[in-house]
Amino acid sequence: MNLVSLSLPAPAKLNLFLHVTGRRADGYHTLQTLFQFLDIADTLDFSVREDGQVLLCTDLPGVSMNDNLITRAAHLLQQHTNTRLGADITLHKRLPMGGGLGGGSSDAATTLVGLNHLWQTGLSGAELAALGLQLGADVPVFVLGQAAWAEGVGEQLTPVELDEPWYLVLVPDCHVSTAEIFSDQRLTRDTQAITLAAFREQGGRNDCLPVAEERYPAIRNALILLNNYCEAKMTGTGSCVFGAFPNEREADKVRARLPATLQSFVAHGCNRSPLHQMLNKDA
Ligand SMILES: C[C@](O)(CO)[C@H](O)COP(=O)(O)OP(=O)(O)OC[C@H]1O[C@@H](n2ccc(N)nc2=O)[C@H](O)[C@@H]1O
Ligand SMILES: Nc1ncnc2c1ncn2[C@@H]1O[C@H](COP(=O)(O)OP(=O)(O)OP(=O)(O)O)[C@@H](O)[C@H]1O
Repeated sequence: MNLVSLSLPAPAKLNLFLHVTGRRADGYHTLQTLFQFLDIADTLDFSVREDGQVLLCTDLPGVSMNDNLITRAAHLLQQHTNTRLGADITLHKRLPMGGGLGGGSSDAATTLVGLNHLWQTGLSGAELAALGLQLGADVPVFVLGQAAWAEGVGEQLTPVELDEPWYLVLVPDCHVSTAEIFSDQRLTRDTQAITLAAFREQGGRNDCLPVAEERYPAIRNALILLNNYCEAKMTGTGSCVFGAFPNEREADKVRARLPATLQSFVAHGCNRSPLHQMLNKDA
């Protein structure tokens, strides 16, 4: 029997480090980063429509329907496969926007993977990742669904197995635009490329952090606060700041000491994306 509806997670990611190694002629930056997923996610509900329309039934403040990465992903897949099918899509947004957790990119990836399933359009993971890259540099890793070492603009992915700690994530009260950080004059763009082995030995840093904390005092304050308890890092171009703990209890203990006015959450790091965990369970 053909499936007519599906409910799927669109999880968050963390960049465990982020080196900016250069800038391409088209203005995009070349990076080295390590992606790991979190078990916190938006949820997307999909129902097939026979009339070919794509309707996003949820309004996202500040994002028009046509700009929403979910609608754009659905239209891209339709155009690429010439399917006559459409979909009603409902988004349950949980991930903070402009937080460096990749929520928009993850929504786009879940749309590509979910509709490819429902519409039976039969694209491979590699084909979906290539389509996703047209929507954003972070989309391919969410399509792949495996923690990965990334190069290029984030699309050259090598799957890796990492420790899976619990993370305490602080959500500073500011919305960071990725383009704004990458276009800042002060961003250093010449970090020497390293190997995964070198990262495992010496660690890495986030080259976007000095610019982000200069522009947003709320990020600096969150880093100072979390550094009292663990090594605090920033994901992507910010704003979220995170630290790793060996278990949920330790992370919760620190969270309980934070000011109540600061938004935060505890989540488990996972090498397999919750999206792929769910799809494989149902397979
Ligand atoms: C910083 C990261 O989150 C690390 O994972 C990603 O590289 C950002 O990926 P993303 O949010 O999917 O970004 P995109 O939507 O592709 O790009 C937003 C804007 O950021 C800048 N940008 C982004 C990625 C990149 N490697 N170099 C860039 O210069 C470009 O000006 C681009 O117009
Ligand atoms: N479905 C969506 N969910 C969130 N943001 C969306 C979506 N569609 C479009 N956007 C736009 O994308 C911008 C970035 O949102 P997102 O939540 O992905 O930020 P982010 O976590 O900082 O991403 P990244 O780490 O990939 O830069 C939003 O400010 C919004 O304008």
